[in-house]
Amino acid sequence: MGHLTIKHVRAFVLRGGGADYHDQADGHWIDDHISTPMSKYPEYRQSRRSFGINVLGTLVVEIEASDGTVGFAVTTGGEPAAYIVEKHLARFIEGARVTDIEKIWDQMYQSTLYYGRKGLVINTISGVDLALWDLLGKIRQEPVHQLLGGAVRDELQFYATGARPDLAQKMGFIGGKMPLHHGPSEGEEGLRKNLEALATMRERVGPDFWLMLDCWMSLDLNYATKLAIGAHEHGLKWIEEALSPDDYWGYAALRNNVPKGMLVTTGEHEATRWGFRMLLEMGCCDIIQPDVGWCGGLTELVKISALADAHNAMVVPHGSSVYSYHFVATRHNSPFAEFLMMAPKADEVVPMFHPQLLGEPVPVNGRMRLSVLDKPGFGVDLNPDCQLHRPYNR
Ligand SMILES: C[C@H](O)[C@H](O)[C@@H](O)[C@@H](O)C(=O)O
Ligand SMILES: [Mg+2]
Repeated sequence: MGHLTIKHVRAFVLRGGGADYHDQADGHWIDDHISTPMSKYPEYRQSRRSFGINVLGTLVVEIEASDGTVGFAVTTGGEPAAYIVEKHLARFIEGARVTDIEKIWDQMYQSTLYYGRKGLVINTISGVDLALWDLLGKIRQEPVHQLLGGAVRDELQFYATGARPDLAQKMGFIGGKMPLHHGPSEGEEGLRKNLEALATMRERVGPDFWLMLDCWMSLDLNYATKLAIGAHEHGLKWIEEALSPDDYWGYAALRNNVPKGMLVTTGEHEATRWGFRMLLEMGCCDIIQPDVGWCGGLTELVKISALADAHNAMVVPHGSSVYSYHFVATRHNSPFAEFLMMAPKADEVVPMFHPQLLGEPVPVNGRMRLSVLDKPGFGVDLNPDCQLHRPYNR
């Protein structure tokens, strides 16, 4: 098996939900007046799609071995990511052995250093890396969690992200993370509305259910501090991604400002072990939240997780479906996982990357037995009904 080589890598694009889960129709909770760095512009305040949160679409990476086995993965990246795969990264993948995952990663990263390092290029490298792990698992007929060294728990527990933590509580989730709706540009009135929404939800869920706020990079240090202080009486468990991903200094200050016992979390838009080293060594947060489809892939997330472990930090990956479930199952410092409620009213559990992954597992009563993940690779197949388009066919 070790001499099996990679014959083809192919990059496709898909639109409409899936890995680019912000790509939803009107009326979805995930695009309903959520506070963002663009909210200072009133014309871009109501809808994140209006400023292009869904402009990229989904990248599908397919990798075919010399024995015909195909591994694949999906992430956010669309056509520009497909270009990078076909025109640049393919040279490091085709002809390599299926076990050359570390070497391929290093060559992809070092060769794109002059224009990559974060964002789209690292999303693209992540997509290739996840497809390589899926391929190896399918060749070895092992689930990825076993390739990683095996599970440390036989059940995963999830908190739910969405507009309805009260419904998530009834569905068995361990907590509910709500999007923040108003940012600094809406002044004291907006701050009051944010706190009223939290107070109402606390009333509905009772005193013990975890409630968190996701601020999606939209605040400044003073506003985030005031929000945290005001939210403390409503038992806010953590304030998430309050500041720009580049404001390491602001996060370190916020962590000192928040009331004792409140957690500061961030990281979904951070990339590579070097980015997370900055967050950890500057004491920016209590929990890092890398997205395995955006931070460099599984090969990089394992390195990031070890770094976090040395800093006694938890790693709770940003929701990325099966790609994070197999990882979380194997890490003692990842005690729970995120599940993004992708039903438009956040009132039912649907697969996170729907409709792209056949066999995509979902939490049942907020939990997932490890046995559900005991299929080769990441245990999912590409939905053949999805209209794949290969923009840079070679
Ligand atoms: C709910 C948030 O605004 C984002 O849409 C969400 O994708 C992300 O921040 C998360 O943590 O799930
Ligand atoms: Mg978030």
